[in-house]
Amino acid sequence: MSPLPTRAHVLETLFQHWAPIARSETIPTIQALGRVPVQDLYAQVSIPVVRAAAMDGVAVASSRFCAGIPDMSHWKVGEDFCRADTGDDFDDRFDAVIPIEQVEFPPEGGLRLHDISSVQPGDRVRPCGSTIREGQLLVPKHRQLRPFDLASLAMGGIDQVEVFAKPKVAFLPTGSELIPLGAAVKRGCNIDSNSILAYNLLREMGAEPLCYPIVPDRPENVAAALDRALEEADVVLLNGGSSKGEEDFNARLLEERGSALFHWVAAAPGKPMCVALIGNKPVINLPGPPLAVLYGMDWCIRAIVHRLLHTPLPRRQTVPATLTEPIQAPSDMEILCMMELWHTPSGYQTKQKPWRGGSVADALGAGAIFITELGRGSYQPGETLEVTLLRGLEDF
Ligand SMILES: Nc1nc2c(c(=O)[nH]1)N[C@H]1C(S)=C(S)[C@@H](COP(=O)(O)OP(=O)(O)OC[C@H]3O[C@@H](n4cnc5c(N)ncnc54)[C@H](O)[C@@H]3O)O[C@H]1N2
Ligand code: MOO
Repeated sequence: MSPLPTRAHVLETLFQHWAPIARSETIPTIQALGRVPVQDLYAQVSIPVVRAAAMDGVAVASSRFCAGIPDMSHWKVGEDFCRADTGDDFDDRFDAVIPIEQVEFPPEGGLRLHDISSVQPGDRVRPCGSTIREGQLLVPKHRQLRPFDLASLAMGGIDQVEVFAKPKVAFLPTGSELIPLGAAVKRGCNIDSNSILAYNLLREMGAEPLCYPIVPDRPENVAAALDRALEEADVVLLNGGSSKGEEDFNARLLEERGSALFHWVAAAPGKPMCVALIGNKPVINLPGPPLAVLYGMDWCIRAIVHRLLHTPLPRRQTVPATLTEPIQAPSDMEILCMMELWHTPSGYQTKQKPWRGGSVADALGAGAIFITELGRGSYQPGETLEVTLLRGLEDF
């Protein structure tokens, strides 16, 4: 039997066959946190427009200080000087600011200065465009917007930004055994927790999740739900029914509707995954088990969403950790291992949470993951593994 396609090969092939059509929208700058601009963004204004005081003080004409500090006992506010505080614009007759700490206002009138020997043009004055200059590049395109970027856009007078629309990703839970969260759990039922997982992972990725009601395992119901999702979404995730059971016809449905590029991949949990294109939309049949959804969302759907958003895949923090118990995995698969991680005086230690036969809920609580290398089935205690954190380091 020929080896199953790897995650890298699946993505490479999908990206060769799929021509992503990214939609864009224009939104108020204040709401653009985390969004991705379509174009480079340049300042539309200069600030200060002319100039501004750089300190609280009095603005004066430096020309009157050419021969040193003049007699200022008769100086009048508004004529010979004016008050100008940090950030203030001031009259064009003046071109320098003297800090208020060095100025006295004697009761008999005029000004007296101390601890100052000269006043030069531009002293303590911020020139035009020193806060922001018209035409200055503020944020390059395709860079996710942070609060700081939004402030710099606002400073540059940009009140609307064209960003890539959040990719709409439909999630269709299929399975007659499924019940929605909140319904009474009876024998043979399983709670549709994958919708909760997918909804929140998609939001974290910057996508707009469209969660559909549970579809019973009947081909005509699944086909109808798929048609609707294809109309409404950019990417469709059909969950469950991917393997060899009586009701596992979802992969076949994808083959009938479009071109299925792959069914079965060298990545588990979730190896019966089916990756298809229907009318240039990626449609993925994610296997039903929750850890298969977690893994498939992580390596495949995240890559698709970032392709639509024109952003690189975020890199997660990793730490080296010493393995304390063996990992036994098939060598022809990239296995997602849910890891326990803890800190000791000699460094981080790690062990795999049981993956077949263990509690799924316990696995979902893992603080880190490790993906086995193709061609390497087992890992021995004492080996150092680079594990990827699913929580902040402060939690370990
Ligand atoms: N005879 C064989 N059996 C299985 C094989 C195989 O090769 N031969 N493959 C196994 C592998 S590997 C996987 S992975 C699963 C794939 O299962 P399906 O995609 O067909 O999924 P279902 O049968 O619909 O469900 C499996 C399991 O997951 C639960 N599930 C489904 N949807 C949800 C949801 N939305 N929320 C929570 N849990 C969900 C479902 O209730 C089942 O317990 O097949 C193996 N079997
Ligand atoms: O891919 Mo399945 O989860 O290997 O059991």
